[in-house]
Amino acid sequence: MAERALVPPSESVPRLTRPPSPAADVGASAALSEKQSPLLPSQQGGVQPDHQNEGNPATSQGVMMLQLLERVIELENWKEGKGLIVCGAKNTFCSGSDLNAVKGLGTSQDGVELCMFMQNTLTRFMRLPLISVALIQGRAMGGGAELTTACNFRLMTPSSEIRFVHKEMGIIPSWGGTARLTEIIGSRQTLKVLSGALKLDPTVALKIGIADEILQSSDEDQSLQEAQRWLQQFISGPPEVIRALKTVVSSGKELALEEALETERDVLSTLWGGPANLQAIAKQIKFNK
Ligand SMILES: CCCC(=O)SCCNC(=O)CCNC(=O)[C@H](O)C(C)(C)COP(=O)(O)OP(=O)(O)OC[C@H]1O[C@@H](n2cnc3c(N)ncnc32)[C@H](O)[C@@H]1OP(=O)(O)O
Repeated sequence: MAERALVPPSESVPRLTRPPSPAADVGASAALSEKQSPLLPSQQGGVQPDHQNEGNPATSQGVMMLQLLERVIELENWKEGKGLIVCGAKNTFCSGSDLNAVKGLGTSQDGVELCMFMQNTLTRFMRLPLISVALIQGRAMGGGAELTTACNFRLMTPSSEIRFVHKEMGIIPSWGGTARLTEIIGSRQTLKVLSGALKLDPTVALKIGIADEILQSSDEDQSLQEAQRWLQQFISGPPEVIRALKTVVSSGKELALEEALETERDVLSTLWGGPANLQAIAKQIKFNK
């Protein structure tokens, strides 16, 4: 029982393996795109359900989840990308699972299938070689709160709130959210946040370390601009370098030390003596400016 609880079924989440040939991943990097690609999985309008499914909440939720997976696959194929911002619509980041759809998914098997699908999608998202930011405007509830933890960073507006409401629903965060939150804020804080179903306003969220920054504005457009400026400081530079950094940080987090070190060597070999490296050496950059 303990082992089953701690070790997810192997088919649910792909294992992170060392990239066989990292060079192939940065092939199209000359485009130097600094574009951020918003992903909009909000329950309240970010990803619109297919019109054929209107009136059937369970099917509409399934369509939205498939759309989320499709966006992740698009991002996996975005070879010159460096960063992205995930935001919602209509001033709600994401209010989680569709409560109407959940009524039609009442068996334990339904819950596990949903959980495996979302664990898989969000793990693939988390492993993208892109620096990701969750821009939390308004509320991030339930599965929406879990989604924020799949991003590298979380920015909140003054009026936003994160809440893992799962306990109140008689469940636990199981879209990978418990594992990721523990990694972000540690097990003691995670236990408090989940068992208290705490409302995390920006001040509390910053204090416990789930939020990285509180933005100035709660306005939808202005806070997006602030988030873009915030992200820019981490993604300026050649895509192959930024993507390589994200790749080695992911492997450092997920792999055993030997494998992580091997990944660092492999990834370095794609950069050392490459254009960005040679250019920097030629310029004789000084870092004490
Ligand atoms: C399996 C993973 C775990 C989960 O994700 S379980 C779901 C957890 N999420 C929730 O419990 C959120 C429940 N919703 C709320 O607390 C509030 O609606 C929320 C998000 C704070 C927004 O509050 P307000 O700004 O006052 O807006 P409101 O309540 O009037 O909502 C606007 C319309 O949206 C609907 N809505 C919001 N969240 C929903 C949801 N998760 N599933 C289904 N419908 C949802 C809400 O019913 C309302 O619809 P309508 O306009 O009355 O037709």
